[in-house]
This record gives sequence, structure tokens and C-alpha cells, in this order.
Amino acid sequence: MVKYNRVLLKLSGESLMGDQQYGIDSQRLNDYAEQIKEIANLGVQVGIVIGGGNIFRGLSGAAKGFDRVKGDSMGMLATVINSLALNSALEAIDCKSCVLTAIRMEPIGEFYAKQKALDYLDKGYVTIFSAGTGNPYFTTDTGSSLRGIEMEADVMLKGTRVDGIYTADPEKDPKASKFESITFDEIYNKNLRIMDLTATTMCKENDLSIIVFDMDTKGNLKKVIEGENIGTLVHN
Ligand SMILES: Nc1ncnc2c1ncn2[C@@H]1O[C@H](COP(=O)(O)OP(=O)(O)O)[C@@H](O)[C@H]1O
Ligand SMILES: O=c1ccn([C@@H]2O[C@H](COP(=O)(O)OP(=O)(O)O)[C@@H](O)[C@H]2O)c(=O)[nH]1
Repeated sequence: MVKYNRVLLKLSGESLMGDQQYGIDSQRLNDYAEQIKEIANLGVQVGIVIGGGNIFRGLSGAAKGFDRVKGDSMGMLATVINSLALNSALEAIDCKSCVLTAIRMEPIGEFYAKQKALDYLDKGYVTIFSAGTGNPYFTTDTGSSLRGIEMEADVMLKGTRVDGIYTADPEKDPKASKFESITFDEIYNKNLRIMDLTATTMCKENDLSIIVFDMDTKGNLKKVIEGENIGTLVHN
């Protein structure tokens, strides 16, 4: 039995690097594809947003002297590269999938429109939303909040390399402890930096709950879909 019928899955671009310093680790990519196919086969409608941090981030570009808007365009293109890689890995294992782009660039992907996305989801395609929101100064977390709200997802799943939200960044503070669930207001009040504030606020205002979980352990995505409490639930 699945708990969620339509989900927006956000994957971190940085996690795609696996043990590498840069780019796409094919083992990690294939592991993600297998996990996604597993839930698509259960009949779950899956929308995906994937980051670009393994290739380029606008902010780090700006720190090195790049124009911010150009750097963000490079970051958005990086998300298209990752989306095509995931699309291809899914097709290689016979999982139907398509890439929509927030910036017009046919024939690389079809230009995004809500109805197009819903049609693909209804036909059972894993639908990958690439190029973030299509605008600079945003992140793919905000892109995934936006698409999750538009597609009326039951929940947004933030699949990352930590297994939930902690009292402090667990990669920096070994004493941090994990929340099983937390409200949006607590995220603000405790100044927790698991997602940017724009993304968090969009989810709060549109009542889209988030589950943060460890996507790098195989089988976890299915567990979340079946309602197992392995991550942290963020709710109003
Ligand atoms: N309170 C917190 N709880 C959990 N993770 C946190 C927290 N604050 C910061 N983080 C960081 O957020 C990261 C997960 O966010 P994500 O967007 O997937 O990463 P990235 O921005 O590297 O792609 C974790 O790797 C962790 O270091
Ligand atoms: O709507 C968007 C989404 C992303 N980006 C750019 O794309 C980069 C990669 O996205 P992100 O950092 O969110 O990727 P992740 O952290 O998930 O790997 C960002 O740094 C931004 O430069 C953007 O300009 N607008």
C-alpha cells in the first residue's frame, strides 16, 4: 500500500557526484533511477527536480567574479544536463520518462506547461522538471516547491545525503539530534538551514508538506512512499 499517489521528488545535484569531486557518478545515477522505477511501478505519479550543484552554482561563480545572472543561467543549464542524464538512466531500465524545461530549448526538452506535465504524469511518465524556475536568484529547492504546488503533489520529498532535519547541520555538529517531525514555523524560529527560505515559505503558504530523507541508501524512497518514518516530516 502506498501512502502518497503523486509526489515531487527533489534530488540534490551535489549527491549525484557520489565519491567524485565533480560531475555525475554513474553508479549513483543508476541507483537513483532504480529507486525511482521501484515507486513508479507501484503506480505512484513522480515529478522530479534535480539540482545542479555537482556542475555549477551561480553563487559560487559570483564569488569568483562571474556576473550573477550569467552564473545562474549556467547553474540552470547544469540542472538540464543532470535531468538528461537521469532521463537516459531511467529509459535504459525501461522506465518511461520525459524532460520538461523551464527555459525554451527544444529539441533538448519540451517547454514546461502545467497541463503538459499533468498529461505526462497521468500517462505514467516520470516527469523531470529541469532548469529550475527559469529565473536567476532562485534555487532548485524553490523550483521543486513551485512544481510540487503546481502539480498538486501530495508531498514534496527532499532526497539528500542526510537522513532528516537536525537541531544543527549534522555535517558540522556531531552532537546534533534529529527531528521526527517539525513545523514550518519551527524551521524559521530555530533558523534551520535545510532549504532556502523562499522554498520553505512557498511550501508553508501552499500547505505542501515536505519529507527530508536519505536518498543515498537504496530502498529508502519506497519506504517513504509506503509511509515509514525514516526521515523528517515538515508540516504546518
Ligand atoms: N539543520 C539541518 N539538518 C540537516 N541538514 C542540514 C541542516 N542544516 C544544513 N544542513 C545541510 O543541508 C544539506 C542537505 O541539503 P541539500 O540541498 O540536499 O544539499 P546541497 O545544497 O549540498 O545540494 C545537508 O547535506 C546538510 O549538510
Ligand atoms: O530557479 C533556479 C534554479 C537554479 N538556479 C541556478 O542553478 C544552480 C544549481 O541549483 P542548486 O544550487 O539549487 O542545486 P543543488 O544545490 O540542488 O545541487 C543554482 O546555484 C543557481 O545558480 C537558478 O538560477 N534558478
